[in-house]
Amino acid sequence: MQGSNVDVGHKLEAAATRLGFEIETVAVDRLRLLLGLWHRFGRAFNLSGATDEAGLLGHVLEGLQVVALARRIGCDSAQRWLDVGSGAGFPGLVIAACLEVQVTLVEPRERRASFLDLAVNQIGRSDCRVVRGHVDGSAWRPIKAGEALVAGSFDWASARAVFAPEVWVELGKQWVKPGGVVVAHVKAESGAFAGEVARVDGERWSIRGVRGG
Ligand SMILES: C[S@@+](CC[C@H](N)C(=O)[O-])C[C@H]1O[C@@H](n2cnc3c(N)ncnc32)[C@H](O)[C@@H]1O
Repeated sequence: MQGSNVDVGHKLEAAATRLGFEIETVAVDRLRLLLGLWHRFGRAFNLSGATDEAGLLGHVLEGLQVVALARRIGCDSAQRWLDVGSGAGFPGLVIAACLEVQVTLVEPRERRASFLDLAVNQIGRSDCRVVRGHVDGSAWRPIKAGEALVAGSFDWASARAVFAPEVWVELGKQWVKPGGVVVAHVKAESGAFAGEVARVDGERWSIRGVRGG
């Protein structure tokens, strides 16, 4: 990465403060490590458009909005978080770096899933897992036989840039337990969803938490 580690750390801490929470040192260290991995492996693993520091940091800061939302609503280490279509790991890897919830990252594409596996191990989150396949309504279509994923068994569910937000909120409700939270990424000016319990607004994106039935 171009910027110094100190600069990146300060940017992450300042962003968290703006979002209303204090980011732990371990989370800053994990995010620094991830930024290095995205920068180093972005092209080789065909991860996402952004491989420069500013672009990657932008994705991470949007991920911190999700972290802020979860901390505002309340989450703990016994909870399970589903991130559908993780791609390069947004927001799934940012969640795994910052929150002690058990994250399941779903990604059908082989190279992206391999990167996610590598990244989860590098940040020391062996309690998180990566599965390859497609979420199709409440059905799970695994690529590798034997990798199970059960609808209605998660406390949290996120999916960024995979489905239209309205579609995702309805779909995500099938994947969380009663009272679980579906996290939706919408344009800043979008209206509220029925059942919305919290929101964290950024300049371009607004992160919403919608309670499942
Ligand atoms: C546009 S990318 C977004 C990746 C990441 N969430 C982000 O915001 O950078 C969409 C990702 O979702 C995956 N995907 C598409 N349809 C899916 C489905 N039905 N179930 C799981 N993953 C899916 C794709 O392979 C791709 O990596």
